Amino acid sequence: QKDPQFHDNRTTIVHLFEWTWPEIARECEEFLGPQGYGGVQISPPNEVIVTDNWWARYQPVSYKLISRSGSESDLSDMIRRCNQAGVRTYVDIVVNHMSGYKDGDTLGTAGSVANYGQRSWPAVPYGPEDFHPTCDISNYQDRQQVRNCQLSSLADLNQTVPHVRDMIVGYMDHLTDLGVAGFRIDAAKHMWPEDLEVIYGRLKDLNTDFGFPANTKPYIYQEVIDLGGEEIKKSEYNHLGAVTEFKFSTDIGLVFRNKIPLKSLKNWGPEWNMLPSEDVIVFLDNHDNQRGHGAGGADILTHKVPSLYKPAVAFMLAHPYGKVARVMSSYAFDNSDQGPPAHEDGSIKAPSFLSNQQCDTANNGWVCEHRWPEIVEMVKFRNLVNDAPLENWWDNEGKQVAFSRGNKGFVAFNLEEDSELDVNLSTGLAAGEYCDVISGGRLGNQCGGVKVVVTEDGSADIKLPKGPQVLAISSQSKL
Ligand SMILES: O=C(/C=C/c1ccc(O)c(O)c1)N[C@@H](Cc1ccc(O)cc1)C(=O)NCCCOc1c(-c2ccc(O)c(O)c2)oc2cc(O)cc(O)c2c1=O
Ligand SMILES: [Ca+2]
Repeated sequence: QKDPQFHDNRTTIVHLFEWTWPEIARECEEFLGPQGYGGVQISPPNEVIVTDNWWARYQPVSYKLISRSGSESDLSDMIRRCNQAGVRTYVDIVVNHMSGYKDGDTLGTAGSVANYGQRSWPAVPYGPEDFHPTCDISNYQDRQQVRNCQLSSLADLNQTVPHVRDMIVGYMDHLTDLGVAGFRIDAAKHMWPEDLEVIYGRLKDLNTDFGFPANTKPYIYQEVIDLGGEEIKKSEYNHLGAVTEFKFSTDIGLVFRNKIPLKSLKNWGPEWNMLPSEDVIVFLDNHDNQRGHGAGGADILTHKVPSLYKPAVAFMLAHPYGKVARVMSSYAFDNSDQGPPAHEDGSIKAPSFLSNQQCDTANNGWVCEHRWPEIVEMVKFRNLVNDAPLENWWDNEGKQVAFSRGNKGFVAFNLEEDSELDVNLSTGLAAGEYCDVISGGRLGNQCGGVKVVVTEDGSADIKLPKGPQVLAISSQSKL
C-alpha cells in the first residue's frame, strides 16, 4: 500500500546507501530522529555474493540476514533503536533474481554456497524449477523478455511458482517481525504485476510492538524505471503500491541545469507525465543513476555538483508533488563500480564527523548529503508545510521563481547566473521578521543569515544574489 506510516508529521526518507547497521542506529539516535527525518532506506540486508563492488548487494545468495552491513541481531537492534528515535526502516528487497553467471560455486556473505550453472541456491532453498528458462534481456520493447529473461545475467526467479512466492513472502514477513515499516521492491519492472499482487496480498501486517496501528500493511514502493518510450509502463504498478518516479529525477536535472526554463515548473506534477502525487516517491538521484547506470544519464544531479544539487533538493522538498520524498546519502566514488569506504580487511568504514556536524568526506569517503544544512533545513520545511497548498506562484518569465505553501512557508529560486533577484512578492505569511533557513536560519532572536521583513499585507522585498541561489522562510523561522 502507499502510506509510509511515518511517525507524527514526518515526510522524508534518507537512503543510507551501504551504511552498516550499528552506524545507522547511531545516526537515527544522534541525527535523523532529532532532525525530523521520517525513515531510512537500508541496503539489501540478505546474504549476497562476496565481492567489493556496490552491485554485489544485488546478487542474492539467500535470504539469511547476514551481509557486509552486519548480522541479524545488528539489524534487529538498529530497527528497534531507529523506531525509538521516530525513524522508520524501509528495506531494499531484491527478489527478481538470484546471483549471476559464474563458473563453479558462488560463496555468500553468510558462508552459504550456490551454483549458478546448476541453478542451485540451497540456503533458500531454490532449485532449477524455480527459475525461468535461460535467456538474457536484450530488447526492452519485449515485455515477455523484460520479465522472464535475465537482467545482467542474473538468474531470473519465476514468481509464478508457489514455492518462490512462499520464500519471498517468508523473507519479507521475517523483516516485518523485526519491525520494518515497508519495502523498496528492486527491479519491479522485471516482475509480473499479477505475481507481485499475490505476493503483496499475502504479507502480514506491521508489527504493533513498534507502534504501528493494528491491521496496517507495509509501505511498498516499486522501482520501475520508465521515462516513457518503453513497452512496460509505471502505470502497470501504481495500483499495487507506490512507484519510484524516475521522470522527476531526470526532468529536475534538466531544469536545474538550465536546459528547460525554470518557469516551466509552474505546472510541475502529473502534467509532466508523472504519476499522481499520492502514488509516488520522488528523489533527485539514487544509488544507480548517480553512477550513470539505470536511467537518466548525464543530466542527473548528484552531490558532485553541490551548487545545483542544493537548490534542486530544496525545490523537491518545498514543492507539494510527491507523497514521499527520498534524500540520497552517498559515498564519494571515482569509478562507477566502486564499493563503500572499507578497511584493509574489507569491513565497511564508519563515517567520521567534523566539528560542524558534516561528514569528513575528504578523509573517509562518506558524503552525508542528508547532513548538509540546506538539505536538513528543507526536510524540516517539508514536515512543517506538509499538506499546505502551493499558492502565490511568481516567475520572471525566465529563471527566477517563487511560491508559498499556505500561510506556513515561502521559497524563492534564482537560477539567473548574471542577474540578481530583487522584487516585492506575496509570501502568504503573517507580518513579521523571518530568517532565511538556507543562509543561516534563526539563532535565538537573531538571524544567522538573511532576514526578510513581511509587511501587513503579506508582501516582502525578496533579494537573492546571482544564481544558483535559494531562499526559504517559514512560520518556524519567524523571529
Ligand atoms: O550496474 C549494475 C547494477 C545496476 C543496478 C543495481 C541495482 C538496482 O536497483 C538498479 O536499479 C540497478 N550492473 C552492472 C554490472 C553487472 C551487475 C551484475 C551482473 O550480474 C552483471 C553486471 C551492469 O552492467 N548492468 C547492466 C545494465 C542493467 O542495469 C541493471 C538494472 C537496470 C538498469 C536499467 C533499467 O531500466 C532496469 O530496468 C534495470 O537493474 C538491476 C537491478 C539489480 O538488482 C541488479 C542489477 O545488476 C541490475 C542491473 O544490472
Ligand atoms: Ca524477472
